Amino acid sequence: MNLTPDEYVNQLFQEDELLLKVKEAIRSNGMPEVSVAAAYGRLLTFLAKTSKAEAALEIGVLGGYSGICIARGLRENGTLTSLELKGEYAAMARGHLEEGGFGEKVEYRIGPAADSLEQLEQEGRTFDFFFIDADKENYPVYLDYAIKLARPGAVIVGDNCFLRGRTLNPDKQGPAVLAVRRFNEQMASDPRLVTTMLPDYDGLVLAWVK
Ligand SMILES: C[S@@+](CC[C@H](N)C(=O)[O-])C[C@H]1O[C@@H](n2cnc3c(N)ncnc32)[C@H](O)[C@@H]1O
Repeated sequence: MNLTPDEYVNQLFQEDELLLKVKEAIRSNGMPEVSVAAAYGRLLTFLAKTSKAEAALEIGVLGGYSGICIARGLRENGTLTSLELKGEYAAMARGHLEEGGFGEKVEYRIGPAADSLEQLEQEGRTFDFFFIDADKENYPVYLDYAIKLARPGAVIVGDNCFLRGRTLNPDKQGPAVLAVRRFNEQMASDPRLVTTMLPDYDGLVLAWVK
């Protein structure tokens, strides 16, 4: 019987022990099992590596899966700033990132990400890599901040741009769907960005800031 493309890819590139441990910790603690898809996690590492990212920002941390993937691609002196609403999730992620040897590289800011982004702007912080993966209603807000805080040549990645098909269904008009459609449209048309969208899994949108 044929493997699905997803099965084939996951067989070729198996998740290592640490990433499997993150998923198991999420499961056993009853947290939502919504870490980035394994292939997109590898893509985060790939993009951080090839863009030579040195100051990454992640919005939405959960158990640390995407944080590990990004940290693995950072330059030698690179740092990751991770924004998360829930202190207990950030604490779990911190443990996993420490286990991966990235403890010194990561700063966590707990609370609503929009507040942390405002704070980062006030502090004059800038970044060259963004991963947007938190509450969907605020995606347009997160994109505005990402563009404001971006260094020229920065990469912006947004996950779940299909919302399990809801974005594609014109009958769906809830606040998260409307916000993600706005986010996707801005990503696609903003003249400051060069953008593409990957249709696998739950959709991933990638932009390069001019
Ligand atoms: C999809 S999960 C993140 C998964 C993570 N990026 C990964 O792939 O490993 C979304 C996360 O966003 C967090 N979150 C939800 N609303 C938020 C907000 N307003 N500000 C910051 N984080 C938020 C949730 O607590 C959850 O941990």
